[in-house]
Amino acid sequence: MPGFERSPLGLNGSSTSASAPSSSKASLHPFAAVKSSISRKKPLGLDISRSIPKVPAGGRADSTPGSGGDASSVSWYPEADHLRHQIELLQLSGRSSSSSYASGPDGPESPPSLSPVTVSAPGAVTSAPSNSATSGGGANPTPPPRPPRRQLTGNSNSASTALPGSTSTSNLSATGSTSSRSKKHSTNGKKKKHAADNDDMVKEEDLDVLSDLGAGNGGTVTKVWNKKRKSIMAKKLILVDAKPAVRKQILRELQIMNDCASPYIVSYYGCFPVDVHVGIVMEYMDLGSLDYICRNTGAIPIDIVGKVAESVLQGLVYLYDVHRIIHRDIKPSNILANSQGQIKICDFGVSGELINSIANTFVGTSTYMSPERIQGAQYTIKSDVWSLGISLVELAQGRFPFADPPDSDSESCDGLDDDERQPAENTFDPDATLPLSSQRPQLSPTTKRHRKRGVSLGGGGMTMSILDLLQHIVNEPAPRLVSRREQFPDSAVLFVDACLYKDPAARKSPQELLESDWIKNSKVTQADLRSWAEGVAEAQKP
Ligand SMILES: Nc1ncnc2c1ncn2[C@@H]1O[C@H](COP(=O)(O)OP(=O)(O)OP(=O)(O)O)[C@@H](O)[C@H]1O
Repeated sequence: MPGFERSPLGLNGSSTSASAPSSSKASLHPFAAVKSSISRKKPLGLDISRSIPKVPAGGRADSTPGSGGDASSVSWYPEADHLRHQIELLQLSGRSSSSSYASGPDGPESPPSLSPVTVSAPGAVTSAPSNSATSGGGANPTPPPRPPRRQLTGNSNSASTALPGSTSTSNLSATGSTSSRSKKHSTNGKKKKHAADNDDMVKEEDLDVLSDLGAGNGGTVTKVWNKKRKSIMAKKLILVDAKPAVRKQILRELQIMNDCASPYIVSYYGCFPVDVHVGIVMEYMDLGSLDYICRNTGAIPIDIVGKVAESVLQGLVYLYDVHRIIHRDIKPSNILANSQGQIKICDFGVSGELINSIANTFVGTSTYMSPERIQGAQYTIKSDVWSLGISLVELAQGRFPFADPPDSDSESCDGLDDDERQPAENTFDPDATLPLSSQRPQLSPTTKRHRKRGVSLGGGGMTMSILDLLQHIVNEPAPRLVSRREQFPDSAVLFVDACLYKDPAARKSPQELLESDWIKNSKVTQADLRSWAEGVAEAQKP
């Protein structure tokens, strides 16, 4: 969008947390690399990458006309430079290679120490989830034996992760800080190489492609049969524009995922180079992503959404407490489910070199991005909490909170165009999640024929660009879990409110949210989750 080049966003929202330039959210996870996260189901158009403010250290990002700041003190530079700068700041290039360890729960000043954590999943299930590749495509797989965890040594603290349904407990040690992890990368090169060459890691030649599972902005995902392990897995191919040496480094960094063992994280089985791509093999989740489920079966029952919230929070806490990783891309398409009723997150930020390699091709942004991130503040785990809040509203309402109502032409959670929608949606509540102040009558109605895809805040066939949306996220009250069609429990409404405070300091942390009434008083058992999942599986049958 050339018109936006070198011009500020002009966002002057209420968040006061912007304190440092930040890396682009969208490029900071290993799987969804190139364009990252304007999802294929989300509006296209804005290249925010070219309009991110360069903020002096400690300064605010909102010194733009209309914000009360000094516009002349803010310069603007392209996203690629911005990312490089950020990567330097985060010590991600060269000396240090891990991407997501720099920010604490409330910002970069948080202590890097690692607290031992024991993770146990609620509601035991009969098979170990990390091995839960389920049948599909006519095959009858046995769960793949999980490769033994690579033991990281050194100054690590240990954490034990009890997998539900598994009699064994896998002990895993993780490094406690960016620097210690980085040091390992530089000093333990031989060990890493050995790990990469380890027979336990899945190799490309072991895999036969069964079918396509989906495609994101950064790559394609296929369902594969692992001949050696006799099980189904998922393979993601990411286009990486980098020299072979750098690609090797990326692969080494991605091995970090092999250390992740949580019932709330999609298991990782290996990675390898494929021409100009990096292939990542992971656990196959047979129901697919929650956005896929939502598109197929409509809104998810609010009690199940509560379990989704709990699973995502447990996953975030695990990633942060054990591995010092901030996810950075929470959204329904990165939350996967299987027919055992397990819900897990994938696509978290790991590889700094991968971030480096994709920086030049980054062109997107995410509609799940928090106000402070839009304003250029440092990414923290609270930004993940915002994204979770938006995702929960979307899943419970069956539509993206900022999406067009059915009488317009952009997409909601069901992904259907107007003429594809069923009459049942006539009862659609056009702006239930949005405050009245969010209605924007000044936006010109446009005809369907000429209108580009966008998002509507107020209904009435008005669309807004991504830029408008980002301004809305920053300047207007956050969506709420309210609807004229359905009465959601107060505890759920309060939970979502706590996720969507504009000020990240007021927003609750994952740990605090896990203690909330909605989560603690949930009556949903693992058996309930499984029967919901079975219903979804049934609905997905052709
Ligand atoms: N491990 C998996 N098991 C089963 N299906 C998967 C798995 N990983 C991804 N998928 C499916 O593939 C689709 C594409 O995933 P991908 O991560 O490439 O993109 P995305 O997350 O949808 O979008 P974006 O690139 O914007 O992040 C997902 O929406 C999901 O339905």
